[in-house]
Amino acid sequence: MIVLDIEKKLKAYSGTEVLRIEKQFNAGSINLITGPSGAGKTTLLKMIAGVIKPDNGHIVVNEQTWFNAAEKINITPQQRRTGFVFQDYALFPNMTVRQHLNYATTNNDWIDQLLAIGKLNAFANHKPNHLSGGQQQRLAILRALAIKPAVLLMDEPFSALDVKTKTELLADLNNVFKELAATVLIVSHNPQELKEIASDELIIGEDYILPFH
Ligand SMILES: Nc1ncnc2c1ncn2[C@@H]1O[C@H](COP(=O)(O)OP(=O)(O)OP(=O)(O)O)[C@@H](O)[C@H]1O
Repeated sequence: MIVLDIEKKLKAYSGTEVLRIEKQFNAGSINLITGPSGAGKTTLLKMIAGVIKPDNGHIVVNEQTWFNAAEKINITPQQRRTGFVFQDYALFPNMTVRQHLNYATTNNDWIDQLLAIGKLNAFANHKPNHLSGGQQQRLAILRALAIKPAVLLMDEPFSALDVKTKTELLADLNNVFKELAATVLIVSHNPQELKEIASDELIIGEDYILPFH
């Protein structure tokens, strides 16, 4: 289970605002994160991953405190071991598809399983600049899964995929998520596509943004 009770000052277009989120996600659940552009969806994922520090509150994951402002606890991103799919993929230009996965795991059977899910077997020795946008995005997803994370954070992970590819991939991913018993948070501007697999939704709307005094 992920227990969030956090506050973060955001430097927004209209001045400084405070993002305040109090929410729990069940262990092993798949959850949608929605809300308008600039609401703080990416910032929320990064606070859970440990790359952005909240100003106040706490984050507790599977009964382990990852962050507690009052107790000055803030464990590192490496200790949190979340899987993260970045909006811009953040691939390594000099690594092939297989090297990306090999960097995260030495389990070759798992790598082959992932390549099959992402339909990237034939591209295992290609570097990112020889992949299409959709293939790059699938690689970003596979890399995040390679460490078999307990918490998977995905920022607009299907934006470059056509409907057929997305539907097939989602069915496979749903099985992998269950197999790993991962708690999954997916930011999406197109929540309809995930309605069938998601069990909960956090809408970061006006209720979550407070004026800063
Ligand atoms: N490290 C940070 N500290 C404070 N504010 C930040 C930080 N990073 C981003 N912001 C600000 O927080 C606001 C929310 O940004 P964020 O990227 O989280 O929005 P989003 O909901 O993911 O938007 P989009 O749907 O467009 O991707 C923006 O105004 C941004 O400038």
